[in-house]
Amino acid sequence: MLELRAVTAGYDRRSAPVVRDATLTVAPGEAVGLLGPSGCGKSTLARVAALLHRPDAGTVTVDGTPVRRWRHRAPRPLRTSFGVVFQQPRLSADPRLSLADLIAEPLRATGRRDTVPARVPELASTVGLTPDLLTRRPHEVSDGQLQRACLARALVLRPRWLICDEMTAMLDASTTAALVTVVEDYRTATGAGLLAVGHDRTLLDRWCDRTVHWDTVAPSGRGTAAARPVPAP
Ligand SMILES: Nc1ncnc2c1ncn2[C@@H]1O[C@H](COP(=O)(O)OP(=O)(O)OP(=O)(O)O)[C@@H](O)[C@H]1O
Repeated sequence: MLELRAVTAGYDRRSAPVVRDATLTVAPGEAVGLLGPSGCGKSTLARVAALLHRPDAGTVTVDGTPVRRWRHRAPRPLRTSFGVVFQQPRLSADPRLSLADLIAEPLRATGRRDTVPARVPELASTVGLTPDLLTRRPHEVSDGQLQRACLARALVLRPRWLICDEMTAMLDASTTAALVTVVEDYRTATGAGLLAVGHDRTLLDRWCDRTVHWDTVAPSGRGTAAARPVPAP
């Protein structure tokens, strides 16, 4: 179980937090959609859930173990149990890497170089990238093709939890359907849990087991305007 309880998070302790008192759970194998207006703090909470952003208060628990370290300080097995896909692939892809190297990045970073020759073509095929695209760099492919590579990168370490932050927001309907199918096939095969952040209620309702609205996740404050500063520790 992935559990976020009373999470408060922001970017500057001197100003109001952007997320206040947010509570959200995702069970293994469950797909949860998170819906809310622009700027309310969904991406910030998604980053907390993916252990990429340390909250100012509250707890994150993964399979009963409270998370105490974040980002690169989190224990590797815990860190690599999360696969994350962001809204804008160009901001999350190193422009110097070919798509093949982009997909292989987590394997190399975790000492699994020997699996690269098998895993990269396998993942490329799963997400619908043809071999000719794998040698190109991000500026030589479309947004949809780059997002396919970013999804492959998120899956390459076989995560138990997937965090998709507006993964399809900038994609057309057919690419959206293709990427959602890849995620769902992966979840069916592995039992991974999913947190999908978005604006599109129709998509989230169709995709997820349940969709929660920001107002129910963080009822005591939405966005910086409604939030109070966190007291200094
Ligand atoms: N790195 C950052 N530094 C400072 N403030 C930030 C940072 N990232 C986001 N914010 C602010 O935090 C607030 C919440 O942003 P966040 O991206 O979490 O919202 P969101 O609900 O995901 O929005 P959207 O749906 O438009 O993507 C916004 O006011 C935003 O300006």
